[in-house]
Amino acid sequence: MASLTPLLITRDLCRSFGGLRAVDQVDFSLPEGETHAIIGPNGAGKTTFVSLICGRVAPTSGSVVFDGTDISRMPAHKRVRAGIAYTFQITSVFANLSAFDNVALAVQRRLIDDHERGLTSRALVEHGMDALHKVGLAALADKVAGNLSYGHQRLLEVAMGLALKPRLLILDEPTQGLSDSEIENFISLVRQIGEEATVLLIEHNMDVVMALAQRITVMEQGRVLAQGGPAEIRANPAVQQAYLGG
Ligand SMILES: Nc1ncnc2c1ncn2[C@@H]1O[C@H](COP(=O)(O)OP(=O)(O)OP(=O)(O)O)[C@@H](O)[C@H]1O
Repeated sequence: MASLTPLLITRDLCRSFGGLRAVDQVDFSLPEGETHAIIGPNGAGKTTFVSLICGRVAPTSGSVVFDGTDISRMPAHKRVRAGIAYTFQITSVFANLSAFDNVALAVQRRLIDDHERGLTSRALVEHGMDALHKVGLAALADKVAGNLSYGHQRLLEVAMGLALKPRLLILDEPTQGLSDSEIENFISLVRQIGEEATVLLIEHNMDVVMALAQRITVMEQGRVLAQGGPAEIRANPAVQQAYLGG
């Protein structure tokens, strides 16, 4: 059940690069438990917006509030500890380590942060394999991550995010590079994740968006063009003109 207090709020959030307003006065509110998609044409500001939320990019002005705390100036690693995990378009797996070792690093970080001392290797294996199972990569646990297909590396990143047991999981174009059958599995995976965490998803594949999102935000030129449920967004004339090619 989504609670009434939003987990995440942005107020008048702005980020400029030189003269370009990549994110421009965005007011946004995400209730806990929601799976929310951000769509919009290339260069609309989607990645910059989620980068402001997870702390990879600092705002020019405005604020980000997570679980009632203003995190606008909090460094990215502290936001991870606060419960915000993310995967980005460019994979950031450790290419020389095995798939398992990649998730084990994330598990270790969480358990140490939780002050769970005396972390046993058995607990590490259990938690790590659990995350790999969820994304369907358990059979590839021993494979060197850099040798996995691009799509599998993306899934491994999702597993690393899941291993952090986040309250908010941000996924930036997670289905890019996945085959049709992998996309089907991915939809089930995100549904499952959505039972436990709030999900913010940047996605170009509209079938994935419509299958998963409870609400959708459409961005254009750094601004919010429209927001609503899937049916509402599909029917919105401005959205159709700007994005859906209708
Ligand atoms: N570090 C940066 N320096 C300069 N300009 C940037 C930087 N990051 C983003 N931009 C510019 O800001 C605008 C928004 O980019 P952003 O990547 O946020 O868009 P997007 O909606 O995620 O696009 P895509 O769907 O192609 O990923 C673009 O014009 C981009 O060129």
